[in-house]
Amino acid sequence: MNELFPIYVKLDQIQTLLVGAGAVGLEKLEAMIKNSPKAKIKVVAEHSIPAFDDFIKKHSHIEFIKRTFKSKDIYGIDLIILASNNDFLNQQIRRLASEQHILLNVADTPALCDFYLGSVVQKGNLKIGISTNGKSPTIAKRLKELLNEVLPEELDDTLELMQELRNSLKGDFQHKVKVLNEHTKELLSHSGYDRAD
Ligand SMILES: C[C@@]1(CC(=O)O)c2cc3[nH]c(cc4nc(cc5[nH]c(cc(n2)[C@H]1CCC(=O)O)[C@@](C)(CC(=O)O)[C@@H]5CCC(=O)O)C(CC(=O)O)=C4CCC(=O)O)c(CCC(=O)O)c3CC(=O)O
Ligand SMILES: NC(=O)C1=CN([C@@H]2O[C@H](COP(=O)(O)OP(=O)(O)OC[C@H]3O[C@@H](n4cnc5c(N)ncnc54)[C@H](O)[C@@H]3O)[C@@H](O)[C@H]2O)C=CC1
Repeated sequence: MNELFPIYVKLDQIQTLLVGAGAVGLEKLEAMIKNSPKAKIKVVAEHSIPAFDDFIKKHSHIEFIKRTFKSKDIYGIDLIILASNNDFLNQQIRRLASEQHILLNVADTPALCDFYLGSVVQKGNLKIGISTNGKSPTIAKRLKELLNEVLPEELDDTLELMQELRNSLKGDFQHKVKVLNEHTKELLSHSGYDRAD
C-alpha cells in the first residue's frame, strides 16, 4: 500500500539542517538550492569533500559549521536531512528529531525517514514530484528524464495565461471552476499544442 502524502515545502520560510558534507550531502544541498535558491540551510559536518566547499563558496548565505554534530544543532530547526556515513549518529538524530517533533530524512535509509525526497520535473511554474514509494528511485529518475523531454516548454506560458484568466474571473467559486474547466478541456491534449505550432 502507498500511504505517502506529497507536499511542496517553502524552504525559504523554514530552517533546514543538513548533516554530512560528502557526495550525498552535496547532492541533497544542490537539490534544495536548485529548487529553492533562498532556502535557509545550516550544514554541520566533521569533514567535507572539495566539491562541497566549492558549492558553499558560491552560496554564501548557507551556514557551514565544520565540526562534530552536537544536540544543540537542532535548536530552531524545522527540517533535518541527514547524509552521514555514521549509523550511531543517524540513530541519535532520529531520537532527537522525534522528541522535538522535527521532520527527518535520512538519505537512503527509509526506515529512519519521516519523508522521502522525490525526483523533480520542472517547467517554469510547473513542478512535478515523483516517488515510487521507495521501490525504485532509479525509475523515479528515469520518469523525470522522460517527462522533462515530453512536456512542452509552452506549458509555462499557458500557466501564466491561466493565472491572468483566473484573476480576471468574477463570480462565485462554482462559476470560476466551470469557466476554467471549459478553457482547459482540450488544452493539454496532444492536438492542443500541435495546433499552436
Ligand atoms: C526511500 C528513499 C529515501 C530518501 O533517500 O529520501 C531512497 C532510498 C534509497 N535510495 C537508494 C539508492 C539510490 N537512490 C538513487 C537516487 C535517488 N533517490 C531518491 C530518493 C529516495 N531514495 C527515496 C525514495 C524515493 C521514491 O519514493 O522513489 C531520489 C529520487 C531523490 C533524492 O535522493 O534526492 C534520487 C533520484 C533523484 C534524481 O536524479 O531525479 C539512486 C540512483 C542515482 O543516484 O542515480 C540510487 C542507486 C540505484 C538504486 O538503488 O536504485 C537506496 C539503496 C542504497 C544502497 O544500496 O546502499 C535506498 C535505500 C533503500 O531503497 O532501501
Ligand atoms: N556516495 C554514494 O554514492 C552513496 C552513499 N550512500 C550512503 O550515504 C551516506 C553518505 O555517503 P557519502 O556522502 O558518500 O559519505 P561521506 O563519508 O563522504 O560523508 C559523510 C559525512 O558525514 C559526516 N559525519 C559523519 N559523522 C559525523 C558526526 N558525528 N558529526 C558531523 N558530521 C559527521 C562526515 O564528516 C561527512 O561529511 C553513507 O551512509 C553511504 O553509505 C549510499 C548510496 C550511495
